[in-house]
Amino acid sequence: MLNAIKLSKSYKSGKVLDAVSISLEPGKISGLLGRNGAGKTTLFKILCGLITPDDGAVQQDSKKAKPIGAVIEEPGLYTYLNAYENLKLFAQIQAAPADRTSLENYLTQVGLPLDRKDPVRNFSMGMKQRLGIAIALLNAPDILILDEPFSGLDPTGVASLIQLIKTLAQQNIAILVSSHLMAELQKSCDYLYVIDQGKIVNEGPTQTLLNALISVYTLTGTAIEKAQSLQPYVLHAETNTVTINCEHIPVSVVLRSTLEEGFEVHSCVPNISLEQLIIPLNA
Ligand SMILES: Nc1ncnc2c1ncn2[C@@H]1O[C@H](COP(=O)(O)OP(=O)(O)OP(=O)(O)O)[C@@H](O)[C@H]1O
Repeated sequence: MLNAIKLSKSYKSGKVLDAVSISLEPGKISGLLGRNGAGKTTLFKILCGLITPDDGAVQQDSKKAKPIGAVIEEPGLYTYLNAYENLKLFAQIQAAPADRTSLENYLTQVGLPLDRKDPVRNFSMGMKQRLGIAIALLNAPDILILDEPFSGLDPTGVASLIQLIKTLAQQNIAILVSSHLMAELQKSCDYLYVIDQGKIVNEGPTQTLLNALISVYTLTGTAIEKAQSLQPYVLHAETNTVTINCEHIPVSVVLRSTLEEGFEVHSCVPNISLEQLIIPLNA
Protein backbone atom coordinates (compact mmCIF):
# COMPACT_ATOMS: atom_id res chain seq x y z
CA MET A 1 0.00 0.00 0.00
CA LEU A 2 2.71 2.53 1.00
CA ASN A 3 6.42 1.78 0.92
CA ALA A 4 9.03 4.26 2.02
CA ILE A 5 12.37 3.07 0.75
CA LYS A 6 15.67 4.19 2.26
CA LEU A 7 14.64 7.77 2.94
CA SER A 8 17.46 10.10 3.95
CA LYS A 9 17.35 13.78 4.81
CA SER A 10 19.95 16.20 6.11
CA TYR A 11 19.67 19.76 7.33
CA LYS A 12 22.59 22.11 7.96
CA SER A 13 22.63 20.77 11.50
CA GLY A 14 23.30 17.23 10.21
CA LYS A 15 21.58 14.02 9.10
CA VAL A 16 18.01 13.79 10.40
CA LEU A 17 16.92 10.64 8.54
CA ASP A 18 19.29 7.87 7.51
CA ALA A 19 18.00 5.24 5.04
CA VAL A 20 14.62 4.86 6.74
CA SER A 21 12.35 2.20 5.22
CA ILE A 22 8.80 1.50 6.37
CA SER A 23 5.69 -0.07 4.86
CA LEU A 24 2.05 0.50 5.68
CA GLU A 25 -0.74 -1.95 4.92
CA PRO A 26 -4.52 -1.48 4.63
CA GLY A 27 -6.32 -2.09 7.90
CA LYS A 28 -3.11 -2.19 9.93
CA ILE A 29 -1.94 0.31 12.53
CA SER A 30 1.79 0.92 12.55
CA GLY A 31 3.56 2.87 15.27
CA LEU A 32 6.67 5.01 15.04
CA LEU A 33 8.28 5.22 18.45
CA GLY A 34 11.13 7.59 19.19
CA ARG A 35 12.43 10.26 21.52
CA ASN A 36 11.97 13.95 20.81
CA GLY A 37 14.14 14.92 17.87
CA ALA A 38 14.49 11.33 16.55
CA GLY A 39 13.16 12.34 13.11
CA LYS A 40 9.49 11.33 13.31
CA THR A 41 7.96 14.58 12.05
CA THR A 42 10.54 14.86 9.27
CA LEU A 43 9.63 11.35 8.08
CA PHE A 44 5.92 12.18 8.19
CA LYS A 45 6.44 15.38 6.21
CA ILE A 46 8.30 13.39 3.54
CA LEU A 47 5.55 10.73 3.39
CA CYS A 48 2.97 13.49 2.89
CA GLY A 49 5.04 15.20 0.19
CA LEU A 50 5.56 18.36 2.26
CA ILE A 51 9.35 18.09 2.02
CA THR A 52 11.52 16.12 -0.37
CA PRO A 53 14.06 13.54 0.76
CA ASP A 54 17.70 13.84 -0.32
CA ASP A 55 17.61 10.14 -1.11
CA GLY A 56 15.11 7.31 -1.29
CA ALA A 57 11.52 7.11 -2.51
CA VAL A 58 7.93 6.85 -1.35
CA GLN A 59 5.77 4.44 -3.36
CA GLN A 60 2.07 3.89 -2.95
CA ASP A 61 -0.50 2.15 -5.11
CA SER A 62 -3.63 4.19 -4.33
CA LYS A 63 -5.73 5.34 -7.27
CA LYS A 64 -7.04 8.32 -5.30
CA ALA A 65 -6.05 11.90 -6.08
CA LYS A 66 -5.29 12.54 -2.37
CA PRO A 67 -4.43 9.15 -0.90
CA ILE A 68 -2.92 10.41 2.36
CA GLY A 69 -4.69 12.25 5.18
CA ALA A 70 -2.52 13.57 7.97
CA VAL A 71 -2.44 15.52 11.20
CA ILE A 72 1.14 16.69 11.60
CA GLU A 73 2.21 18.44 14.78
CA GLU A 74 -0.93 20.22 16.12
CA PRO A 75 -4.15 20.13 14.07
CA GLY A 76 -4.25 23.49 12.25
CA LEU A 77 -7.74 24.77 13.07
CA TYR A 78 -9.53 28.10 12.78
CA THR A 79 -10.08 28.61 16.49
CA TYR A 80 -12.83 31.24 16.08
CA LEU A 81 -14.98 28.84 14.00
CA ASN A 82 -16.92 25.88 15.37
CA ALA A 83 -16.26 22.26 14.43
CA TYR A 84 -18.79 22.13 11.58
CA GLU A 85 -17.59 25.47 10.14
CA ASN A 86 -13.94 24.30 10.28
CA LEU A 87 -14.80 21.07 8.52
CA LYS A 88 -16.87 22.88 5.87
CA LEU A 89 -14.07 25.36 5.17
CA PHE A 90 -11.43 22.61 4.82
CA ALA A 91 -13.79 20.57 2.61
CA GLN A 92 -14.26 23.58 0.31
CA ILE A 93 -10.49 24.26 0.21
CA GLN A 94 -9.78 20.61 -0.62
CA ALA A 95 -12.69 20.28 -3.09
CA ALA A 96 -14.14 17.45 -0.98
CA PRO A 97 -17.93 16.93 -0.54
CA ALA A 98 -19.11 19.84 1.63
CA ASP A 99 -22.83 19.07 1.97
CA ARG A 100 -24.28 18.99 5.49
CA THR A 101 -24.90 15.23 5.54
CA SER A 102 -21.34 14.35 4.52
CA LEU A 103 -19.83 16.79 7.03
CA GLU A 104 -22.04 15.64 9.87
CA ASN A 105 -21.12 12.04 9.06
CA TYR A 106 -17.44 12.91 9.50
CA LEU A 107 -18.13 14.61 12.84
CA THR A 108 -20.12 11.59 14.01
CA GLN A 109 -17.46 9.20 12.76
CA VAL A 110 -14.81 10.84 14.95
CA GLY A 111 -17.18 11.08 17.91
CA LEU A 112 -17.74 14.84 17.98
CA PRO A 113 -21.23 15.95 19.10
CA LEU A 114 -23.29 17.64 16.38
CA ASP A 115 -24.90 20.04 18.84
CA ARG A 116 -21.59 21.64 19.88
CA LYS A 117 -21.82 25.06 18.23
CA ASP A 118 -19.16 27.04 20.11
CA PRO A 119 -15.74 27.98 18.66
CA VAL A 120 -13.06 25.30 18.74
CA ARG A 121 -10.87 27.50 20.97
CA ASN A 122 -13.10 26.16 23.77
CA PHE A 123 -12.39 22.53 22.79
CA SER A 124 -10.30 20.10 24.82
CA MET A 125 -7.12 18.76 23.22
CA GLY A 126 -8.89 15.45 22.57
CA MET A 127 -11.72 17.18 20.71
CA LYS A 128 -9.24 19.19 18.64
CA GLN A 129 -7.43 15.96 17.74
CA ARG A 130 -10.74 14.39 16.68
CA LEU A 131 -11.58 17.41 14.53
CA GLY A 132 -8.08 17.26 13.02
CA ILE A 133 -8.71 13.60 12.16
CA ALA A 134 -12.13 14.45 10.65
CA ILE A 135 -10.39 17.01 8.40
CA ALA A 136 -7.74 14.44 7.46
CA LEU A 137 -10.52 12.01 6.49
CA LEU A 138 -12.26 14.49 4.16
CA ASN A 139 -10.90 12.97 0.96
CA ALA A 140 -11.54 9.40 2.16
CA PRO A 141 -7.78 8.67 2.22
CA ASP A 142 -6.33 5.16 2.04
CA ILE A 143 -3.57 6.19 4.46
CA LEU A 144 -3.86 8.18 7.67
CA ILE A 145 -0.78 9.66 9.37
CA LEU A 146 -1.05 11.00 12.90
CA ASP A 147 1.92 12.77 14.51
CA GLU A 148 1.94 12.47 18.32
CA PRO A 149 -1.89 12.31 18.52
CA PHE A 150 -1.82 11.32 22.20
CA SER A 151 0.18 14.29 23.46
CA GLY A 152 -1.75 16.47 25.87
CA LEU A 153 -4.55 13.90 26.37
CA ASP A 154 -5.59 12.48 29.73
CA PRO A 155 -5.91 8.67 30.11
CA THR A 156 -9.61 8.71 29.13
CA GLY A 157 -8.82 10.83 26.08
CA VAL A 158 -6.00 8.44 25.11
CA ALA A 159 -8.27 5.40 25.47
CA SER A 160 -11.03 6.89 23.34
CA LEU A 161 -8.57 8.07 20.67
CA ILE A 162 -7.08 4.55 20.51
CA GLN A 163 -10.62 3.23 20.02
CA LEU A 164 -11.22 5.72 17.19
CA ILE A 165 -7.93 4.78 15.49
CA LYS A 166 -8.84 1.07 15.70
CA THR A 167 -12.28 1.76 14.23
CA LEU A 168 -10.70 3.64 11.32
CA ALA A 169 -8.29 0.74 10.70
CA GLN A 170 -11.28 -1.60 10.51
CA GLN A 171 -12.43 0.52 7.56
CA ASN A 172 -9.28 -0.69 5.79
CA ILE A 173 -7.30 2.54 6.20
CA ALA A 174 -3.54 2.06 6.64
CA ILE A 175 -2.58 4.06 9.74
CA LEU A 176 0.77 5.36 10.98
CA VAL A 177 0.93 6.90 14.45
CA SER A 178 3.98 8.42 16.14
CA SER A 179 4.67 8.77 19.82
CA HIS A 180 7.52 8.99 22.30
CA LEU A 181 5.40 6.94 24.71
CA MET A 182 5.49 3.15 24.65
CA ALA A 183 2.21 2.46 26.39
CA GLU A 184 -0.03 4.17 23.84
CA LEU A 185 1.61 2.48 20.85
CA GLN A 186 1.71 -0.87 22.62
CA LYS A 187 -2.06 -0.69 23.07
CA SER A 188 -2.91 0.52 19.58
CA CYS A 189 -0.38 -0.78 17.04
CA ASP A 190 -0.09 -4.04 15.11
CA TYR A 191 3.49 -3.26 14.09
CA LEU A 192 6.14 -1.04 15.64
CA TYR A 193 9.08 0.85 14.20
CA VAL A 194 11.57 2.27 16.68
CA ILE A 195 13.49 5.30 15.42
CA ASP A 196 16.58 6.77 17.05
CA GLN A 197 18.85 9.48 15.67
CA GLY A 198 17.19 9.18 12.27
CA LYS A 199 17.56 5.40 11.95
CA ILE A 200 15.09 2.55 12.38
CA VAL A 201 16.84 0.60 15.14
CA ASN A 202 14.17 -1.99 15.84
CA GLU A 203 10.94 -3.16 14.24
CA GLY A 204 8.46 -5.99 14.29
CA PRO A 205 4.91 -7.06 15.11
CA THR A 206 4.22 -5.29 18.42
CA GLN A 207 3.67 -8.43 20.46
CA THR A 208 6.69 -10.28 19.04
CA LEU A 209 8.92 -7.28 19.64
CA LEU A 210 7.77 -6.80 23.19
CA ASN A 211 7.72 -10.49 24.11
CA ALA A 212 11.33 -10.81 22.99
CA LEU A 213 12.39 -7.97 25.25
CA ILE A 214 10.15 -8.05 28.28
CA SER A 215 11.49 -9.79 31.34
CA VAL A 216 10.20 -7.50 34.07
CA TYR A 217 6.56 -7.80 35.19
CA THR A 218 4.53 -6.22 37.97
CA LEU A 219 2.12 -8.65 39.60
CA THR A 220 -0.72 -7.74 41.91
CA GLY A 221 -2.70 -10.09 44.15
CA THR A 222 -3.71 -10.46 47.77
CA ALA A 223 -0.53 -10.86 49.89
CA ILE A 224 1.34 -11.87 46.75
CA GLU A 225 4.59 -10.54 48.22
CA LYS A 226 4.53 -13.61 50.50
CA ALA A 227 4.57 -16.17 47.63
CA GLN A 228 7.70 -18.34 47.98
CA SER A 229 7.64 -19.22 44.26
CA LEU A 230 8.27 -15.56 43.39
CA GLN A 231 11.15 -14.95 45.77
CA PRO A 232 13.99 -15.93 43.33
CA TYR A 233 12.75 -13.30 40.86
CA VAL A 234 11.70 -10.39 43.09
CA LEU A 235 13.10 -6.95 42.24
CA HIS A 236 10.74 -5.01 44.43
CA ALA A 237 7.91 -5.97 46.74
CA GLU A 238 5.25 -4.14 48.69
CA THR A 239 1.84 -5.03 50.05
CA ASN A 240 -0.15 -6.86 47.32
CA THR A 241 2.36 -5.89 44.58
CA VAL A 242 5.58 -7.53 43.42
CA THR A 243 7.89 -6.63 40.54
CA ILE A 244 9.74 -9.66 39.21
CA ASN A 245 12.48 -10.22 36.65
CA CYS A 246 12.13 -13.57 34.91
CA GLU A 247 14.84 -13.27 32.30
CA HIS A 248 15.66 -17.00 32.19
CA ILE A 249 12.21 -18.52 32.69
CA PRO A 250 8.85 -17.91 30.93
CA VAL A 251 6.55 -15.77 33.05
CA SER A 252 3.76 -18.33 32.49
CA VAL A 253 5.82 -20.96 34.38
CA VAL A 254 6.37 -18.58 37.30
CA LEU A 255 2.66 -17.68 37.38
CA ARG A 256 1.66 -21.36 37.38
CA SER A 257 3.79 -22.09 40.46
CA THR A 258 2.35 -19.03 42.21
CA LEU A 259 -1.19 -20.26 41.49
CA GLU A 260 -0.28 -23.79 42.65
CA GLU A 261 1.00 -22.28 45.87
CA GLY A 262 -2.50 -20.90 46.43
CA PHE A 263 -1.99 -17.24 45.52
CA GLU A 264 -4.36 -15.56 43.09
CA VAL A 265 -2.72 -13.19 40.61
CA HIS A 266 -5.07 -10.30 39.83
CA SER A 267 -2.90 -8.65 37.19
CA CYS A 268 0.42 -9.18 35.46
CA VAL A 269 1.68 -6.07 33.65
CA PRO A 270 4.85 -6.12 31.53
CA ASN A 271 7.31 -3.28 32.15
CA ILE A 272 9.21 -2.08 29.13
CA SER A 273 10.83 1.22 28.33
CA LEU A 274 11.63 2.99 25.09
CA GLU A 275 15.33 2.63 25.98
CA GLN A 276 15.07 -1.18 25.85
CA LEU A 277 13.56 -1.01 22.37
CA ILE A 278 16.27 1.33 21.13
CA ILE A 279 18.82 -1.47 21.56
CA PRO A 280 18.36 -3.56 18.40
CA LEU A 281 17.45 -7.21 18.93
CA ASN A 282 20.48 -8.41 16.99
CA ALA A 283 22.96 -6.02 18.66
N1 LIG B 1 13.51 22.67 8.92
C1 LIG B 1 14.51 22.23 9.70
N2 LIG B 1 15.73 22.80 9.65
C2 LIG B 1 16.75 22.36 10.42
N3 LIG B 1 16.65 21.34 11.30
C3 LIG B 1 15.45 20.72 11.41
C4 LIG B 1 14.32 21.13 10.62
N4 LIG B 1 13.27 20.32 10.93
C5 LIG B 1 13.71 19.46 11.88
N5 LIG B 1 15.03 19.69 12.15
C6 LIG B 1 15.86 18.94 13.10
O1 LIG B 1 15.77 17.58 12.77
C7 LIG B 1 15.76 16.76 13.93
C8 LIG B 1 14.53 15.84 13.91
O2 LIG B 1 13.38 16.64 14.04
P1 LIG B 1 11.90 16.03 13.97
O3 LIG B 1 10.93 17.16 14.23
O4 LIG B 1 11.74 15.27 12.72
O5 LIG B 1 11.93 15.01 15.20
P2 LIG B 1 10.74 14.37 16.02
O6 LIG B 1 11.12 12.97 16.26
O7 LIG B 1 9.45 14.63 15.34
O8 LIG B 1 10.82 15.19 17.35
P3 LIG B 1 9.63 15.87 18.20
O9 LIG B 1 8.86 14.74 18.80
O10 LIG B 1 10.38 16.69 19.20
O11 LIG B 1 8.86 16.71 17.21
C9 LIG B 1 15.80 17.70 15.11
O12 LIG B 1 17.13 17.80 15.56
C10 LIG B 1 15.33 19.01 14.52
O13 LIG B 1 15.90 20.10 15.21
